[in-house]
Amino acid sequence: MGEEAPVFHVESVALESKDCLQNSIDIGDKTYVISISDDPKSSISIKILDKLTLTWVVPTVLGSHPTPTNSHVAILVNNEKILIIEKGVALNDFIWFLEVDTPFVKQQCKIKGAEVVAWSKGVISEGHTPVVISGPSGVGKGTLIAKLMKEYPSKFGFSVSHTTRFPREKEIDGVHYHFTERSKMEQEISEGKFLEFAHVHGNLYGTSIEAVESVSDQGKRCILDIDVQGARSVRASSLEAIFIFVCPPSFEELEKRLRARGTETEEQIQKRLKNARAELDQSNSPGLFDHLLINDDLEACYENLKKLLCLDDSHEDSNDSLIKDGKAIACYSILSKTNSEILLQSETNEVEKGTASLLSLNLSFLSGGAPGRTRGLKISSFN
Ligand SMILES: Nc1nc2c(ncn2[C@@H]2O[C@H](COP(=O)(O)OP(=O)(O)O)[C@@H](O)[C@H]2O)c(=O)[nH]1
Ligand SMILES: Nc1ncnc2c1ncn2[C@@H]1O[C@H](COP(=O)(O)OP(=O)(O)O)[C@@H](O)[C@H]1O
Repeated sequence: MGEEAPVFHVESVALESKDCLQNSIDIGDKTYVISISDDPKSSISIKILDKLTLTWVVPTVLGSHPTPTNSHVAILVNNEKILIIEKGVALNDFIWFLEVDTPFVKQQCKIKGAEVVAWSKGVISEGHTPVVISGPSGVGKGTLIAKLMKEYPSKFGFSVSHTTRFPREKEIDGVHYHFTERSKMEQEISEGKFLEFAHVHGNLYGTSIEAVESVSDQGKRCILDIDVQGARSVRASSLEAIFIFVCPPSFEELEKRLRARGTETEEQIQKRLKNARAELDQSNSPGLFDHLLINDDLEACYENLKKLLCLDDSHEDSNDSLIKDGKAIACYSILSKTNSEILLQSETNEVEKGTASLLSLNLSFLSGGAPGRTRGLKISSFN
């Protein structure tokens, strides 16, 4: 006696799922051929067939691509993007989108004058709203952030910026900053890898998209220590964030702290103090900062920062339990698709810890996308 099949509403159109090393998906007059090889040395290749002229185009592929694997399924989400479900990879790495006609791809096509497609990794966890902290040099931003990271190591992650300035004595490359050459950084900026960048105190500083996304991937709240120009750029970007400006109790105290830190030459101190006046003026720009914090007594200021960040609120994302053991191996095929929901069925009989026999993927709340991650994936599991 066979088991009764579950009843799902399947939309009659666009259920075009293929399961092999090479997938082809039709969108309008084009066929996108995606070949993912399990040879780690060979990369994922995309080819586009123009069905009207019967010519092949190899597009420029942007973004970090999925882990090579020997099996995957591809399905059309809408005319802008293709969903790729990888098999045999970790649960926190199995959902990918190949963007073929999103606003970002259209813009890149114009800039590059060529056919462009872009990868974006799907992220189940919503993460938490990032926190942008700005304020003049020497006000105590680094000190406050260090206290927060020390007290809540699993809640917060620091967005490690790139900079062309020289490292200070105790600074570690990749921890405090990615110390880099100007030409290399400018090249990466032109490749669209940066969320924002600014010239500060004579050097180039910038937040890479990867710096922010990698913190969110760990389910942590991202903290950005960036200047006022950077805060303005982030405000204008698609990244939702809380913006906090840290003020000194007085200009004299700021100068005292900057000198006492002993990390700058006199010339650099003068430059920082001059810029501090402009930054303090801009802290009141309408709509820029959500909160101003005065760092007079360090402990009192830190307590106020914690209040702003609602650190007593222990709300947990409902998706979090599903990705807690994100290393469990995913092996799902597509069971059905409607406009907003895709049902995935596990191919393994033994349901591994952290996986479920059926997953429902809700695509109604997608946000972000290339050049960063695709967020807002709601996932429910059924065993
Ligand atoms: N726009 C932008 N500013 C940054 C970034 N990283 C650091 N900054 C800012 O650059 C300024 C100088 O930083 P730093 O050289 O570490 O000196 P400090 O502020 O005196 O400790 C500070 O205002 C930082 O907030 C970044 O990625 N983007
Ligand atoms: N509330 C405070 N009172 C006195 N000194 C402080 C206070 N906050 C920070 N400092 C000191 O001021 C100096 C500058 O702080 P830092 O965190 O490096 O500033 P920023 O990251 O904003 O440039 C450091 O030596 C730090 O120990």
